Amino acid sequence: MEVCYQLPVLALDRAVPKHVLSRRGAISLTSSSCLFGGRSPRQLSKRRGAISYDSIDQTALYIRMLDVRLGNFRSEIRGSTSHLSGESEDHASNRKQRSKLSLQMYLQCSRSFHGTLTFRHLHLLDQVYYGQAKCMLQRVGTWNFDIFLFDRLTNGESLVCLTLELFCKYGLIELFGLDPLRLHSFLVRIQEGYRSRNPYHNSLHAADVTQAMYCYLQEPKLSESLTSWDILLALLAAATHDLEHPGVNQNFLLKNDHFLASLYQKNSVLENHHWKSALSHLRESGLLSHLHRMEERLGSLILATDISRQNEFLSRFKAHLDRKDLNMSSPEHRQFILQMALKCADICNPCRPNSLSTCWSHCVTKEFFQQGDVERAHRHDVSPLCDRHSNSVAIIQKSFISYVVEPLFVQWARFCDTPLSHCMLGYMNVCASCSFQWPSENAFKHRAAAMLQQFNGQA
Ligand SMILES: Nc1ncnc2c1ncn2[C@@H]1O[C@@H]2COP(=O)(O)O[C@H]2[C@H]1O
Repeated sequence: MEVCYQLPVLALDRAVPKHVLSRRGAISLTSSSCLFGGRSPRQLSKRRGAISYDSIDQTALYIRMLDVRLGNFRSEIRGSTSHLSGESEDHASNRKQRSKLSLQMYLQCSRSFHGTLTFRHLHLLDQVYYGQAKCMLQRVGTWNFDIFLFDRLTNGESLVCLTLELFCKYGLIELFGLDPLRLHSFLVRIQEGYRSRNPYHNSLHAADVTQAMYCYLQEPKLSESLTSWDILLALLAAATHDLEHPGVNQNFLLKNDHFLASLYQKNSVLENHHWKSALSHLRESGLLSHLHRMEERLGSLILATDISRQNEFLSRFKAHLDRKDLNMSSPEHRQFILQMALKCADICNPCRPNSLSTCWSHCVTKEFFQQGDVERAHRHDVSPLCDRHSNSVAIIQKSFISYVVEPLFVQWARFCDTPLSHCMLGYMNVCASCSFQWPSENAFKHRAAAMLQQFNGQA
């Protein structure tokens, strides 16, 4: 079967058959009992606040984060999903509306183009943008791929376009008998499950991680041994690894006794939430209902991105490399390498060319500082790295690279020993030394301690 797709600027809204989904308030229920393993939804679903979850395996049927932002983070909000996702009605409906517009219509509405171009010209512009986005996809496996530009060319649909492209490249649709419309619909839901107003943890970050993952899957050590099944899981995990991220860290949820913290027993709270959200979308879409045993493997990949477990993974990785005993024909070892690859993809932004890494460092700092502002406004202690009055992009980058990124990428280069793995270290060094105003040595030590506290203790 030949599968073609078009860059979905004109959103398809017909992918999920109407009879499959019914929505009650904030919860989506599937009418098909097979999605619940033959058990009735009523038996399984429990509701706590705005979250409904499977009482047996805590898998959310349809999870939406409460608004944990200023003024709302202790309150339960009921109502439409747009409220639950923390977006205002206006913002959510604009966003939905925008995703249905073609680029030409969007541009026509936009102020910057208003009155300067005729409809006919905009149509031409549309073609140019599609052409450029398609052209960029030919170089999707290159490390200097500019995901920010790709996102603009695809009108904010980078995660959907990129992931579809990769599924097609690997022939996963035919290999696993996937329904292309369900796949597209699933990816649109995933993309919309990321909060667009998070400066960093949004669908662009997910697209960036997915693109990085693809580059790592091309590394000979991986490409020569991974199965199509491994590749399918790796791409899915990359695309969903931060799904429904609230824009604050685990520390914040613990300090505020957020119910997600108790739901997941204070362990990898966010990562469990991302995983369970991904499962809920997968189950609702019915995309992989014919494939078994994928849920746990997907979970083990997503849970590995918990940065507070970095040392655990790194020592295991080092031990394998010292003993030279990694055997890529073993499914366990392949899974472990995929975990390491996803961890690298997740924090690879300082290893990108400088023009890209600088953008990422500003995005992540903005998110940290927004959290700090909320904490300050509520007279809570401001979390490490989140105080805009005593931190800067430079301070945060220097600490992050020294204590988190470098140790991981040095070992990754030891394992891969390829031009890409060494080139990433080169870019990382440029990022660490360029254009920032570096703090004094004392200030640096102070911040480094805060960094370690955040990434190791999650106090
Ligand atoms: N450029 C960066 N500077 C500082 N911290 C970062 C950067 N990129 C990623 N991180 C942190 O690394 C963490 C990886 O896991 P999270 O996505 O939960 O949250 C991420 C951020 O807290």
